[in-house]
Amino acid sequence: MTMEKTLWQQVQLVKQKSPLVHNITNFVVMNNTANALLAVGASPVMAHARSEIREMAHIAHSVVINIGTLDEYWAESMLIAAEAAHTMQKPWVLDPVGAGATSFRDQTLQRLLQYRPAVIRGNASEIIALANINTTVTKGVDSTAQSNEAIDAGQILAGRYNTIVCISGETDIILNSKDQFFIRNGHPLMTKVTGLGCSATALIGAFTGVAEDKTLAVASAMSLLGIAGELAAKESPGPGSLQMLLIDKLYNITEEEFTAHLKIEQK
Ligand SMILES: Nc1ncnc2c1ncn2[C@@H]1O[C@H](COP(=O)(O)OP(=O)(O)O)[C@@H](O)[C@H]1O
Ligand SMILES: Cc1ncsc1CCOP(=O)(O)O
Ligand SMILES: [Mg+2]
Repeated sequence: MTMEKTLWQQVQLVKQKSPLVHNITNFVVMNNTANALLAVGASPVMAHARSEIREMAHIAHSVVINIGTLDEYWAESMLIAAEAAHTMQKPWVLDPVGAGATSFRDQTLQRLLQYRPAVIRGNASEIIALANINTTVTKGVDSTAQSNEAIDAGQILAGRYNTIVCISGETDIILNSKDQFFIRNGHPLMTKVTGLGCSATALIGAFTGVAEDKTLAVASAMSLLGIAGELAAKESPGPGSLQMLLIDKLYNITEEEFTAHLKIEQK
């Protein structure tokens, strides 16, 4: 089967199975990540109260943990969720928003990583910071590096935590200890809409919640977001319209559009 067909099948699988994705995410992006999940056919729930985390993780297909607006209460909630997912052998996805910016973020990330996420998705600065804690200068939540500059860091993380790493940017790079995928879709205007990295992580949660091959699931989620962003950007005079049209395109993209625009290379 062609790569296009394989990845499109995963898009269809998410629609068929409508996985419940349990998100502990940040205040900035809760609404647009929930809408991105609904648009691809998944079912989002945002829940961070300590009293309900284990039960919610229990019924979910996957758990997404995003430290964007971290605080002391939420950090403990995230640790409970990661531990629960790990114990239940359920895929959980880590978005290390702002890694390297503060020691609170870095220390919390180190504690979370002991529960072995199935996937880590961050921009290049975050992936570099996560691999070499305390040595990198970072700029809040936006990247100051290109994704290919973070490949070594990604390999370190993949080996150290036996996980899949997705480095987003102009080229999205997905790697595990054996394979590397390079996806050259997307549009620069996507960096002017907040929460698209977080949406990428949430979509990865949905796709890994239903797919057998988790690396292909990540490749499929990132291809879908990149192509939808690219097509939506063509119709968008600015970031406001892009945010809206991207959700529409995630919802109504056709197999023909997906296949014609996919730019993926495997190494
Ligand atoms: N320069 C770019 N050109 C094309 N697509 C991009 C570019 N930068 C980011 N993207 C896309 O935007 C989405 C969010 O990635 P990114 O901006 O790296 O995440 P974050 O918001 O966490 O920093 C991804 O789908 C990525 O492919
Ligand atoms: C601006 C901001 N501040 C804390 S979380 C957040 C959103 C980051 O979203 P993304 O990394 O997807 O752009
Ligand atoms: Mg981000």
